[in-house]
Amino acid sequence: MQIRFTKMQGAGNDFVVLDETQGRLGLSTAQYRFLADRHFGVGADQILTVRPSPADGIDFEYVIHNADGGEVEQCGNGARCFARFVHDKGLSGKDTLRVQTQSGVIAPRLTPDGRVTVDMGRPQFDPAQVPFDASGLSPVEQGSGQKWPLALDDKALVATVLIAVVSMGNPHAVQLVDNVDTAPVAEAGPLIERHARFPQRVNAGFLQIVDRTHVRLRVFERGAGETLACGTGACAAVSAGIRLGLLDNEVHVDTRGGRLTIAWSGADTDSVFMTGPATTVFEGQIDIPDTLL
Ligand SMILES: N[C@@H](CCC[C@H](N)C(=O)O)C(=O)O
Repeated sequence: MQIRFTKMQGAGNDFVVLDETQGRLGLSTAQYRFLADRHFGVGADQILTVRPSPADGIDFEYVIHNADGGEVEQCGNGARCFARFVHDKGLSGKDTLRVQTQSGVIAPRLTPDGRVTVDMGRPQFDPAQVPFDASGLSPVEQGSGQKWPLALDDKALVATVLIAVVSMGNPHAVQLVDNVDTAPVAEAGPLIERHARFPQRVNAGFLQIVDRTHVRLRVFERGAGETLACGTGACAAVSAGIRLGLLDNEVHVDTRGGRLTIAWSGADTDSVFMTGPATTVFEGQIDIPDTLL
């Protein structure tokens, strides 16, 4: 089967974008994995699929697959690329979209400076919502937030780290580090991602606070490994930092692939807003082996 695709990136988090507005491609998990493969396929951290409106008042459905082929609930950098894609392809003339994801409706808006701002919905800190199995653990209370002890025990690393757990529709574990450049992302990331206390696995964030309006962040993503940026990871890290009393309500997040700006009032009822770039890299077509069905 031959399919057309668009390669996009947002702060270096890269995507293969597929247009299913005229009909489903019906790809298998192995075929998504093939598209994401950097040696045999196109190469991407996630595959994003644009589908028609599933309901009144909703413009599109947005489906996300990680590089490992698994379907997931949410992707922030992808949401900005999604909005840029439907605008540039003439699929919608609206500046603000309402987009259905597996974890709810998000609202991306193209801004006059060429960036995209997304209403990412509300962060959730209740361990059961993440989900995080907190049984038998006592949290460290700080500000109006909590940090949970997580024991890592592996040949490569034995340590207990303190994590804030957050759901942005998808699960995040955020730990404070002195310096992201020397943080053990490659060693601790996979252990946290697959820790038994996270039954749906987790995205592991490493947050360095520079000052109350400026942080640096690296994220070892569930199903993709470390990426150059993670939009939901930035929303989770900043909202956790605000709850812990460490950050102001608008924060610049420097990732290895670029800067995101995250704003949240701190009220449980309010959405987190993420602003950042979204760029088309190239378009193409590729033969997907049917043997991967
Ligand atoms: N890169 C994304 C997040 C993609 C999904 C994530 N790996 C998960 O499994 O939850 C972002 O920008 O938010």
